[in-house]
Amino acid sequence: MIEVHEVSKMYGKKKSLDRLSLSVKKGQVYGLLGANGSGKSTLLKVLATVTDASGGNVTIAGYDIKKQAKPIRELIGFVPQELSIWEEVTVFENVRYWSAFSSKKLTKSALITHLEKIGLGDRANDKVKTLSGGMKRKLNIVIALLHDPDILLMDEPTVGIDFQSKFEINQLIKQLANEGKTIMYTTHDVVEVLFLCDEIGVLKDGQLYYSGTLGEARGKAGAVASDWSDEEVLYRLVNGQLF
Ligand SMILES: Nc1ncnc2c1ncn2[C@@H]1O[C@H](COP(=O)(O)OP(=O)(O)OP(=O)(O)O)[C@@H](O)[C@H]1O
Repeated sequence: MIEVHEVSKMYGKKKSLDRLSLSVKKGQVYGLLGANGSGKSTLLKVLATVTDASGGNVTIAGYDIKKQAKPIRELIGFVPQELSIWEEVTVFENVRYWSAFSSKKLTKSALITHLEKIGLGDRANDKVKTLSGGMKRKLNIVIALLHDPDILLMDEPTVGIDFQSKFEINQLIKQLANEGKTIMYTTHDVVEVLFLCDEIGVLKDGQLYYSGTLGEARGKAGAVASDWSDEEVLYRLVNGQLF
């Protein structure tokens, strides 16, 4: 579903992605991991067509990102790390505003149904500034789901929120995966990786350090890793010190 081939991204002289290649299969939940500054957000922004790569090729569902950005945008929902919501207007006005960009026209009741699914139905008429941090994250996610995309790109969708909201968001991600959506998301949360991801990709200095399952990573590390907890394998993997 997502094919990244030798993609590089320069910001001035800084190489944020360095000839990175990876692929994500249809229906997979793919966790994108790596230390701060390793290039995760940059990759998601390239895939979401928010920024152009400096080199390499990307295809999404067979569409070439350089020539066919429009059909790609219809297929993907992007949840950016920064909240893309307006504090001074209501929850409903936020979803109505964002839904206007979609080719799928949604009625008022369809928009309310979207809010209800994520537990925000009873807050539809409240200003966003009155919501908790977890509720704002949920609103940021629901905006990406309005056009019913096949692919979700989520940049730290659960960062900095309470345990309950995190659990509810993770349940939603699981449900979306069960519906057959392909999901690529970044996180720094070990439990999420173990609970949600079919496969993980680890970036190190803009390159792919590892791609596969956690079990395969443990096997690749050899006998020395057999006593390590999943958390320790993951810690070494994310720090680029497992192999
Ligand atoms: N707009 C920009 N201009 C200049 N440099 C940038 C820009 N965006 C990202 N970078 C640099 O590119 C590198 C990769 O950043 P990126 O945000 O992709 O990392 P990340 O893995 O998502 O980090 P984090 O886990 O902290 O979110 C960093 O060195 C960062 O400083």
